[in-house]
Amino acid sequence: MQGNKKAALAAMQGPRPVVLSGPSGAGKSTLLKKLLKDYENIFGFSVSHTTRQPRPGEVNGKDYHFVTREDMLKDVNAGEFIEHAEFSGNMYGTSKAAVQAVQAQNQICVLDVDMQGVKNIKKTDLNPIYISIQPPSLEVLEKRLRERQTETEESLQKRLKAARVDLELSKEPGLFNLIIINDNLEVAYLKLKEILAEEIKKAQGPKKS
Ligand SMILES: Nc1nc2c(ncn2[C@@H]2O[C@H](COP(=O)(O)OP(=O)(O)O)[C@@H](O)[C@H]2O)c(=O)[nH]1
Ligand SMILES: Nc1ncnc2c1ncn2[C@@H]1O[C@H](COP(=O)(O)OP(=O)(O)O)[C@@H](O)[C@H]1O
Repeated sequence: MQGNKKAALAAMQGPRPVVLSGPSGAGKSTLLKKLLKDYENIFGFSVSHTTRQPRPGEVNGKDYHFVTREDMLKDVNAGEFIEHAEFSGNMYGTSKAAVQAVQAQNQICVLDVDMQGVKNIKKTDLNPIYISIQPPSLEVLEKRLRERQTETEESLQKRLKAARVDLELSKEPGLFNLIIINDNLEVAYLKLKEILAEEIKKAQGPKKS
């Protein structure tokens, strides 16, 4: 009975945002891009701000808002961010406008944030589903990061160091609703779709007969 009430309440509340986290190189962007492509009207990406340099192929305003530290600090101090963090020598953050832009389209907002982001979002009233994407091992993670060819040796080492901390912290009970080990990409993607099935159904609305 209690379970039924809880389910009914959840259905009334509409779809929840989704937070994807996990070490750099675990496969968050790859999984996210598949999800956004397969369900383009259902999910919308919260475009973060960052002070890091764009990678080849990254589009300003789509992958990130690429900004200077000076501009970002100004906006952070003006209270325009839900959360922000320093990662591997650069600033990253979720602006209120980024989340509002997705919600204005009636889409489920998907955020890609680091562990500090997870902890800070927990203090807000966003109430998302928290999912950690993890590599099968640190060795595989290093191989994938090297093969991605986006990092210098220095930034790669910083990311690996952060990955070790991330994997330790993610063991905290209750921090994530689900941990997905991204070994085989298709299997990981199926698990992601499975946990989001309820939210997808809510967003699709009642089926017309
Ligand atoms: N806290 C926080 N972390 C973010 C945000 N945007 C991206 N990140 C995280 O910053 C880290 C580095 O991202 P990026 O430079 O794109 O490298 P990648 O994860 O290796 O592709 C990742 O852990 C992201 O999840 C944000 O808005 N807030
Ligand atoms: N399951 C997988 N098997 C093999 N390579 C993968 C898998 N998932 C992602 N990759 C590759 O690993 C690299 C890191 O993935 P990416 O999505 O950029 O990670 P993140 O966004 O978490 O930093 C990319 O080059 C991507 O193509």
